[in-house]
Amino acid sequence: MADSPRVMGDADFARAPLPFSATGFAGKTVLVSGGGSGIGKATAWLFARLGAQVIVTGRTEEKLVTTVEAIRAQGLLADYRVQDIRDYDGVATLFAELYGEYGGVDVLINNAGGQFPQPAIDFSKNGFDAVVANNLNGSWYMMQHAALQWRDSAKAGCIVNIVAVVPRGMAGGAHTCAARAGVIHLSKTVAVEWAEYGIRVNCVAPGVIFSEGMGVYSEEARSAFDQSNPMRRFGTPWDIAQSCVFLSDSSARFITGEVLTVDGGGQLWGDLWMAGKPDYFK
Ligand SMILES: CCCCC/C=C/C(=O)SCCNC(=O)CCNC(=O)[C@H](O)C(C)(C)COP(=O)(O)OP(=O)(O)OC[C@H]1O[C@@H](n2cnc3c(N)ncnc32)[C@H](O)[C@@H]1OP(=O)(O)O
Ligand SMILES: NC(=O)C1=CN([C@@H]2O[C@H](COP(=O)(O)OP(=O)(O)OC[C@H]3O[C@@H](n4cnc5c(N)ncnc54)[C@H](OP(=O)(O)O)[C@@H]3O)[C@@H](O)[C@H]2O)C=CC1
Repeated sequence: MADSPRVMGDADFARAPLPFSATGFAGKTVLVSGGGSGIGKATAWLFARLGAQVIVTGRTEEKLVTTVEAIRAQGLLADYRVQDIRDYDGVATLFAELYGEYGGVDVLINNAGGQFPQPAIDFSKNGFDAVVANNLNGSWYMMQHAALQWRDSAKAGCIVNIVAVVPRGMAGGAHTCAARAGVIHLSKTVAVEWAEYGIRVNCVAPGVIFSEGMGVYSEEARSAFDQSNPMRRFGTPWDIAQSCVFLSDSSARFITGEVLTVDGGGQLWGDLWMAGKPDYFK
């Protein structure tokens, strides 16, 4: 049952928690999937600098080791686990192990994902299935296991799902657009179902962010990405990391089921063609 409401006053405002304080996440464990590169790596760094114990996961051990060593070299707390998010049983084991070792996680940044650019008409069955499995199924496995642990241990929790800007579709990325729309509506639905457990679920939708992930696009397609928003530039992984912290901290304690779009205005103006612009539209 929620506390009775009370009007806040000067004494409350003088003491209310500050977002982004240097020790704001001390004592918290933050799991960042896909934390070995790009947005995930930046997010792991930011939470670690705010005092959290971070755990990064991904499929490639070398990238995770490099990230963890760099963070630890600054005297901060980081660890890693190799885990493919598409492996349901493996994800269950991951959460069980982290419960044993760290008492569970407090925040899940569900960032692992990706796709390849291709016109939808050319998708093979396996290609479509691989992208949906990666971005929809994998994200869900992580969400469900985090929530099960929080419910069963009567602990509050917070999930931030990294998605994409899908309201206008994503030409050259129909598979990932479908999967990300699925994650957004999963999030809105469980934000309601899981409110009774003290679990908040939100999404961050990045626009074009200059990360290692840009390597999957052709030079022709990529060279137009910085003109796909009215700021006429790329965002950085740090821009997304800060949004993740905002949504995970007390700054967002009354926000759930929301999508925070961080795209330099790209949802309002500009053209994005993940597989290059077809002649018909030139
Ligand atoms: C740019 C602005 C908007 C941005 C929106 C989003 C941007 C970003 O996300 S940037 C970050 C991008 N990072 C990544 O995408 C990295 C992660 N991606 C992947 O790991 C893969 O692309 C994957 C998950 C989608 C595929 O993984 P996997 O299951 O390991 O793939 P397989 O090699 O087994 O292939 C399965 C299936 O997919 C076909 N396929 C794979 N790559 C391509 C390709 N480049 N073009 C066409 N088809 C591809 C592959 O051929 C297989 O199908 P079949 O051949 O029919 O068996
Ligand atoms: N950069 C951009 O413009 C945008 C990015 N995004 C999304 O943001 C997220 C981060 O992307 P970004 O940092 O740019 O790109 P990266 O390619 O650098 O990051 C993706 C990370 O996810 C990991 N990963 C991918 N698939 C799996 C899997 N099945 N299991 C575990 N880990 C996996 C990768 O590691 P490994 O391969 O070692 O497993 C990698 O570290 C992705 O979901 C991406 O689609 C959304 C919109 C725009």
